[in-house]
Amino acid sequence: MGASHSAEAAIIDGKTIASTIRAEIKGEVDALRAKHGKVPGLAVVIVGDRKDSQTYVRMKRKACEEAGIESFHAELPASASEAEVLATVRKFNADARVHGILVQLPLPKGMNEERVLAEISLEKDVDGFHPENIGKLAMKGHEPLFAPCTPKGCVELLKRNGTVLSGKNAVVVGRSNIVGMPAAMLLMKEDCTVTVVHSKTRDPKRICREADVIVAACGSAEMVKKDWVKKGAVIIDVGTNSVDDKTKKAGYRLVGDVDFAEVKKVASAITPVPGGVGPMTIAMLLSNCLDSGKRAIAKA
Ligand SMILES: Nc1nc(=O)c2c([nH]1)NC[C@@H]1CN(c3ccc(C(=O)N[C@@H](CCC(=O)O)C(=O)O)cc3)C=[N+]21
Ligand SMILES: [Mg+2]
Repeated sequence: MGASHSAEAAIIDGKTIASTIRAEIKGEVDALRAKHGKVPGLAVVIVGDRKDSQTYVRMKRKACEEAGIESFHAELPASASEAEVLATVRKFNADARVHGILVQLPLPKGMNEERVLAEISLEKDVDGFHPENIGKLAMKGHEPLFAPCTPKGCVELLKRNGTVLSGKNAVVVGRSNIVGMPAAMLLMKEDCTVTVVHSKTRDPKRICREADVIVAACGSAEMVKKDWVKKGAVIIDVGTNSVDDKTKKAGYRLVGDVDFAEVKKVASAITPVPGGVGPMTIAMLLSNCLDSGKRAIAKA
């Protein structure tokens, strides 16, 4: 061995891993079609005309199509009433061809997201946001019907990277209902020792420095710095922050919640943004739809 030379982190290629998973799902959808003449169906409800929401929804529909999952679509104007959104959800609850319902978040201001999400029937809650699914995620000896897609994608990336989780210190940065909190629950189910760092945490850097695994989901561009990270730690970056960049055609570029260029010098493995967790979120949505479709089609 010569002079101490530390290699840069391995890049965990979420895009490639997600496309492998999507191909596996397609195989199972083909098998369902051959055996039962039925395929899983996903309904996406979008309210309003946010550009980012429309992009995500387009990606989800395309992913469904490629996997052979039937996709249904309801688009309501931003001026729609909550009652109209609830009625749309109920329509899909009653439609036997639909095995998963996703209401794209965020909903327009003034709409009660909790009430809308709670209307989705438990068996079709492929986002895993229903309070009963979240509750079961938090309980030992219980399994939710569906785990939320982004946190599930994070754990799947760690597993497919070969990261052993049992007994490891995992720090989750952020405590949102859709990522941070359920990610903490899932990592606990993997026997990690989990700490959640949030906006009121004193000295988050000191806590992150103890982590073997960091899941960064604080929604703040490049907040996790090199001196927050222990040498050899594995970093999962959930952030998708757009920052102005006039050199890009779109006028912006995506950056994560981690200072990628610096952190990769000390981490052993790290997910990029884009091309990390994002594509896995969609792959896990298809996986949840497939599970739901299998359950319903086997029963019919
Ligand atoms: N009910 C609901 N369920 C969701 O799962 C949900 C939602 N609402 N609202 C918005 C967030 C965001 N989200 C993403 C999905 C894919 C990428 C993704 O594939 N991103 C690409 C880049 C895409 C680009 O270039 O813009 C990547 O990271 O490589 C990102 C973000 C799902 N969400
Ligand atoms: Mg968060």
